Amino acid sequence: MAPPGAFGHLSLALGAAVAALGSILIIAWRTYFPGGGRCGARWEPPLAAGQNAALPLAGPCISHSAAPTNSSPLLSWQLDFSMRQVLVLGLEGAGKSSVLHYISSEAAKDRTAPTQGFNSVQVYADGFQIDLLELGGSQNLRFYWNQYLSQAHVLVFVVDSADRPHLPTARQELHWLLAEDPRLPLVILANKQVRISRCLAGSQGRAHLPSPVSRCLRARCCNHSLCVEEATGGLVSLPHAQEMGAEGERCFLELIRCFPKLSRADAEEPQGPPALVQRYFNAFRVGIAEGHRQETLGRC
Ligand SMILES: Nc1nc2c(ncn2[C@@H]2O[C@H](COP(=O)(O)OP(=O)(O)OP(=O)(O)O)[C@@H](O)[C@H]2O)c(=O)[nH]1
Ligand SMILES: [Mg+2]
Repeated sequence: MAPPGAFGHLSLALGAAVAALGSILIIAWRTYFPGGGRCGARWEPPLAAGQNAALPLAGPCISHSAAPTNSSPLLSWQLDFSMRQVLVLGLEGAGKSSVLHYISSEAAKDRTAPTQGFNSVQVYADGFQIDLLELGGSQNLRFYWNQYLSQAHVLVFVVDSADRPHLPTARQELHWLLAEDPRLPLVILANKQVRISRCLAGSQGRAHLPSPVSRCLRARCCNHSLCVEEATGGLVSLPHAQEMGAEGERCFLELIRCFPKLSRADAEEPQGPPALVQRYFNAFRVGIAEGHRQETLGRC
């Protein structure tokens, strides 16, 4: 039998280890999901080229929802309408970080570094919490995208509308994501349109662009079940992520608030989300086809 002194040292050491582990977990949790204020954000530090930050574990996203543990993710989400987990994806340089930055700081940022891992932003508005998680869009990070789909309530797919050569790749990546989760509500942000319209002559060019944000606002999407889709075809147009403006931001958050409720609540309906997603999907196809028709795009 070991002397009591040895037990004393052992339990002291164990206690210290448990306390240290607990502190680390709490610090990690608070860092990833900081509370308080209108916004919380976790920005990765600028990294040296080629250095990869660890992606967040899938765990914190799901445990962050106020869901009962014995129900399915879909059911638990339906019980909690006060928060949304939004996955923000898109090819590298599409403008994901810029959108997040605007939403979290209400200020434009001239330059953003490529995301080597992830960025997350929490927005609180009217008792509503929206968690946005951006995963970097470079090819090596796209490999991990699908692992985050099951925790997301909405997928926001950001497209660089002016990057014509990469539109087919963007579409293919989106198709793969939708094939993995056909019910996932989808918002496509057609970003960088200012760059397109600068290259096109006046109204002729603008006629081809997706519906403007103002149209979405006029539709007051949260009050009518299908008006989001009717008004915008699922394609939300942000003229410029860096100049999103209060209107654009409000529209975006409104969409996030109402959109998944419409789709996921009807998840079992045969004409529900899959049909809707198909329409968004088609809208994206049309958007891309129009991009191809605009020969001037190639000179942007
Ligand atoms: N002209 C223009 N430039 C933009 C717009 N949005 C973002 N940018 C610029 O495009 C570049 C890439 O933007 P990011 O927000 O870093 O793109 P990202 O999608 O986060 O890219 P990754 O993190 O690499 O996946 C930055 O230099 C931005 O300043 C826009 O609407 N118009
Ligand atoms: Mg980024």
